[in-house]
Parts: sequence; structure tokens; C-alpha cells
Amino acid sequence: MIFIETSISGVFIVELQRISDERGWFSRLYCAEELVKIMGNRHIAQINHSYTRTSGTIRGLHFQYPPKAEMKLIQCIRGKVFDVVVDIRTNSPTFLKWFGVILSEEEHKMIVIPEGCAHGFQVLSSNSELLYFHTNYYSPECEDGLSVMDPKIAIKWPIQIGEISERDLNHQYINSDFLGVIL
Ligand SMILES: Cc1cn([C@H]2C[C@H](O)[C@@H](COP(=O)(O)OP(=O)(O)O[C@H]3O[C@@H](C)C(=O)[C@@H](O)[C@H]3O)O2)c(=O)[nH]c1=O
Repeated sequence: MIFIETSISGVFIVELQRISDERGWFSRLYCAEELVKIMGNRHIAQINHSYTRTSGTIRGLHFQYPPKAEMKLIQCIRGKVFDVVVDIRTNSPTFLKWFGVILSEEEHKMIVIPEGCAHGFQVLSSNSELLYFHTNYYSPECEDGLSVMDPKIAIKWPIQIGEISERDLNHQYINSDFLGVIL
């Protein structure tokens, strides 16, 4: 696994290696020993899988407040997505800055998103699937969201916004009441 730092502290791209032979290929998706450099003493609590049918669909921007704040490791195992992280850690020098990366079944990399960052993605090819490794349990009480269209964040979505859930459409826009996440 090769770790690449990004413009947001604690957000990493991890390049995964494929070992190919005449039958196809073999690849390690998760290794506690290698990922300890990023994960410290965190452990994976849940692994989730999502499928999105239509290109243009957006999910996000989602995060969990403490005590259920979580690190997420995300891979695209089918299709292609534009994956976005927004730093909402109150005291971070990159507060409200976003970072985007293409994840796809061909590129074979994952993104690591630390606690205090919101996550969303836009599907760029129909029938895309993401695999998520989470260091905390899903908690609807601690879960919150930000609007994917918030001009204060100003994410440049690569293609026209298609489907979006009712819940995601109703997420807050940032205003002076928004303090971010204090970890
Ligand atoms: C996220 C989640 C949802 N659910 C349920 C709630 C709901 O009935 C159904 C679909 O939930 P959602 O609409 O929130 O699914 P979705 O919009 O795909 O949520 C995901 O979005 C991306 C951007 C992330 O970062 C993920 O962590 C997760 O929040 O699944 C769980 O049971 N466990 C979970 O971990």
C-alpha cells in the first residue's frame, strides 16, 4: 500500500497493488499492520457496501459528531465516482476546504477520511459500488449532513447533478451557527 497525503491534513489516498497472473489478479483491500500508520489504534467496526444505479447521482455530505465520529476508508469496487471530503474540524487550518478524487474499479485506490470531515460523492458511471470500512458504528443520533450545493463550500461536481435523496436535499447550508466538529 502506498500512502499519498492530500491538501487536507489526515486525508490520504492509498494506492492498492494488484498482483496479476494468467488467471486474473489478487489484491489486499485492508491490512491492519500497514494501515496502522494512518489508523493508529482505531479498529474497523463496520463494513458497508452501496450501489448506485444512475450516473450523476450524488450522496452526501455526511458525517457523525462525537462520540460517534469516525474514520472511513472508501474504495470503489465497480464503476467510477468523484469522491469528496470537506474538512469541518473547527480548529483546522483547512476548515470548509474540500478535496476531490476519482475512485474507480480501474484505478484501484482508496481514500481515508478522518473524524471531523464530511463525505460525499457523485457517480460518474452507472452501476457504481462503494465499499466502506468504518471505525465507528452507524448512529442516526450523531449523524448530520451539509448540502452538496452549499456555495460556501463550492464543490465543483464534474457532471450535472442527477438523483439525490430527499434527506440529502434538505441538509443544512453553512451559516454563522455552524461551528463544525470539535474533536
Ligand atoms: C449509512 C447507513 C445507513 N443505513 C440505513 C439508513 C437508511 O435506511 C438506508 C440508506 O441510508 P442513507 O440514505 O444515509 O445512505 P447513503 O446516503 O448512501 O449514506 C452514505 O453516504 C455516504 C456519502 C457516506 O459517507 C456513508 O458513510 C453513508 O453516510 O440505510 C444503515 O442502516 N447503516 C448505515 O451505516
